[in-house]
Amino acid sequence: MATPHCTSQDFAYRGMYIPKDTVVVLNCYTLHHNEERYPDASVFNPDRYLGDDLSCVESAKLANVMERDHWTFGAGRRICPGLPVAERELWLAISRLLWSFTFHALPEEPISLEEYEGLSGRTPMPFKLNVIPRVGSLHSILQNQDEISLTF
Ligand code: HEM
Repeated sequence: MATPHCTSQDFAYRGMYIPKDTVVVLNCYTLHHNEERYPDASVFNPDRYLGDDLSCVESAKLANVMERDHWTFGAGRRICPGLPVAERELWLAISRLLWSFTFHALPEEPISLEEYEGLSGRTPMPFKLNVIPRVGSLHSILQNQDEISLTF
């Protein structure tokens, strides 16, 4: 779920009357489990974004909101203003982790995406991973890493 908001006046939306002081929440869970947009929505499948060349920031500006990549950062005029920073930070962190390590589930403790914790922002339940450096000299490579140059 996105962050709850409160209506400041009475209004009607698609024939539904919504009085002042009603709590309204963008239901990201339902949007992200719409099988028409995300077939096998519960399956972790990054390949579903192959061919989508827009950044998350660009996608959030699409006139047709149903063409957006996802709604993790909310929608409308209260959309997360930290989106451009968060998108870059996530890219840096995840790409560096994947460059540095391989990640393996433990056979005796399979990862479950069925259960989550948290209220508005939800995360999978804690799980264990076997994380293996891709090269033996990884520690010294990371220690000597210069500034990273970014092109967006
Ligand atoms: C993965 C990282 C992040 C996620 C998933 C995220 C998600 C969200 C969501 C869902 C909202 C509510 C949007 C809505 O109500 O429609 C929000 C609001 C907000 N976020 Fe983020 N956010 C992230 C990172 C950041 C960062 C890095 C900053 C600041 C540098 C930031 C600052 C804010 C602020 C100030 C709001 C309130 C905006 C308002 O109510 O007008 N967020 N964020």
